[in-house]
Amino acid sequence: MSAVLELAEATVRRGQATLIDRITWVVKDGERWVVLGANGAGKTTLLQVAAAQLYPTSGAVGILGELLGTVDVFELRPRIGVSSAAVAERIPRDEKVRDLVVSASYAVLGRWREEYDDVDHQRAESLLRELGVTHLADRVFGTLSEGERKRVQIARSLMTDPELLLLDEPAAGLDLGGREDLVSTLSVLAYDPDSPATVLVTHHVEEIPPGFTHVLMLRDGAVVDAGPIMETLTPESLSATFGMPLQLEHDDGRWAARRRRRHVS
Ligand SMILES: Nc1ncnc2c1ncn2[C@@H]1O[C@H](COP(=O)(O)OP(=O)(O)OP(=O)(O)O)[C@@H](O)[C@H]1O
Repeated sequence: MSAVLELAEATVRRGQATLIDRITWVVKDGERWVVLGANGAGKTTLLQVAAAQLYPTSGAVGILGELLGTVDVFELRPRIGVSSAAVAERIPRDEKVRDLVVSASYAVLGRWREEYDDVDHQRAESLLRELGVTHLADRVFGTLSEGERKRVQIARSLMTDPELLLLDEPAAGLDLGGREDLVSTLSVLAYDPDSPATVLVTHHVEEIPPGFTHVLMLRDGAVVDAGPIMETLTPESLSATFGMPLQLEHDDGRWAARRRRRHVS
């Protein structure tokens, strides 16, 4: 398996603040990673580095075999699918869902064209179907619910057939049913051997889709633990990540956590 993403002692500083601190991390082809951490732990910063949107202040970052800083990021970025709140904010509210998905490959290049080939349209249709939103194809993005927007965004991020897929809090803002539906869809993607190497950022273990293979746990910009999920995600590592005593359950591929109850004598 070759490395899709490789960080060596990567650090990002802004003034006095250290956003991520000497992170060493390797994501290989076929792996599905969860990045877990509290608010402010550095998850979004890490994802921006992985997306070739942010350069480390020190350390080295390799993405898809290219060393960040020595490669034209405008050639690299179309090979990376990104779904995040920051990307969603840039989507025009009056854009039709079908057009939004089909135009993705040109949008990441900062280009636009009026006509697309049949094969582009067929791919967009098939992704909308895979994400369960075919019925929304003729709606405009601005009128969709939060859950519908998340699905359309993921379809769009897959349109370029990326080699690395980055999902920043895909279930944020969804109700319970919406979260469960999305977790199921992401689980299908995770188990699909044709899916790209994937990194999913979340605050909640309940949002980890079955099929995710690895976890990286962050606290104050530094790695608490990282590795295969079944060995690494434990009550101890989770408690260290969130700075409180937590108990953790794993049942039928899903995770659940809550504060450990105090013993009353
Ligand atoms: N430009 C900046 N200057 C100083 N500090 C910053 C800057 N940008 C981000 N930070 C801080 O860096 C830390 C990490 O931010 P980041 O957005 O990566 O965390 P996060 O884990 O994604 O948080 P959340 O879960 O709340 O989205 C936070 O404490 C944030 O306030």
